[in-house]
Order: sequence, then C-alpha cells, then structure tokens
Amino acid sequence: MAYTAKIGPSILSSDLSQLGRECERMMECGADYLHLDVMDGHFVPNITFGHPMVECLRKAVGPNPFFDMHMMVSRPEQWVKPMAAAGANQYTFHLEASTNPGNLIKEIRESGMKVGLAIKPGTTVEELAPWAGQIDMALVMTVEPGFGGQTFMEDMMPKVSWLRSQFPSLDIEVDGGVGPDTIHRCAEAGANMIVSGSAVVSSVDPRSVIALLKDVVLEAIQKRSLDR
Ligand SMILES: O=C(CO)[C@H](O)[C@H](O)COP(=O)(O)O
Repeated sequence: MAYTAKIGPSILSSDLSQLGRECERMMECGADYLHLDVMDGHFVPNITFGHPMVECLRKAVGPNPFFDMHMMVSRPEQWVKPMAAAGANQYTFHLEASTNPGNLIKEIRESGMKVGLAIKPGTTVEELAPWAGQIDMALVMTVEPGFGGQTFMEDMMPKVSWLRSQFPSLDIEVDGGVGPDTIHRCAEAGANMIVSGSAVVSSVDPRSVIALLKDVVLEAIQKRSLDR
C-alpha cells in the first residue's frame, strides 16, 4: 500500500491574526501537513486569503511544512503560478470550477506542485474518476465548502469507499466536520488524508486529538492490508 495516514489541520478556525504562530503550533502538535483554505467569495460565499498571505506564511514557518492549498475559487487556473511562487506544495482545485481539468492538472505539475482534485457533496465520484489516474490526491468534501464547524455528512462515505476500491494507492482526503466522533467512518471507508479544523484547532489539547485521528486511520490501513 503506497499511502499512509496524514493529519492536516485546517487553520480556517484558528486566530487569523496569529496565523504564522498557529501554523507552528499545529506542526509542534504533530500535524503532518497544513490545509490552507482559499475562498474567493464567488465559488463559495466566504472570503479568506490568497497567495500574498501564503507567501508570508511560508517565510514565517520555513521550508518544511507541506502546504495543501484547497482552492475554493471560481477560476482555479488563475492562481497556479502565484501559489507555486508563494511556496504552495499541493494545489487542490474543484472539479466544479474547472472548464478543462486535464490542462489544469498539467499546468499545476509543470509549476512544481502536487495535484489535488476536490468534489463538492453534490458531485458524483464517477465524474472525478476519469482524472484519478493523473492526480496525487482526491478530496471528498464532507460538508458544503465555505465554512468551518459544520456537521459531517456521513452519506459521502460511499464515495470514499468506491474511490479506495478503484484506486488502491491514491491519497484520499476528507474535509468537513471530521474529528474524534467521525474519524472512524472516514478511516473505515478508506480515507488516509484527514483535514480537521475546529476539532483540532479549538481543542484544549490539539496534540491528543491529532494523535487519536492518526491512530484510527493507521489501524484501518493496517486492517485493510491484512484483509487483502
Ligand atoms: O474546507 C473547509 C470548509 O469549506 C474546511 O477545511 C473545513 O470545513 C474544516 O473545518 P471543520 O473541521 O471545522 O469542519
């Protein structure tokens, strides 16, 4: 099995005036990567930040933390080069926002970033499937994108199970309402990259929450490999 368990806190729910420090805090608490939510107020009804902020963050936290950019934007092709220059490591765009996913995947790769492809709850996994062989990661949204702190949509889990059965070595990420109460369902379905916002960032003990999430996913991966 090529994939492993990785926990990526979403810093959307953190104190945005202290973003650099919050990112460092998450890494010190055992995060494997950082999930950065870019929202343009058009693709989703909320605005966060863009590449100038990512560039500042990169300078603040140094070269190591892996920046997984979740691009909730209407024109994802517009921000590939600026995000690569700002220090992003992975560029995850929404299938719903792209007119030419094949071309965009190529552009992201050429700019030196890994490629993620996200689907909203209303998009079927079969629509993502034609691109799965060309991407590094599939993101199955487990809330409607736009806001942190929403309720986990368990009915998205068949999408994750299907992807895992069809693409055994693909990184599969879940995002939205994931925490200690919902991680078991994600892990059983086959997700290995876990975005968790409020459950980690607002916890009094983020280190323990990250460790718990990771243990559950590692256990599920181990079980799957024994069952094969
Ligand atoms: O993409 C997102 C919202 O669109 C966030 O990453 C997500 O909601 C994480 O926050 P929480 O774990 O609190 O739901």
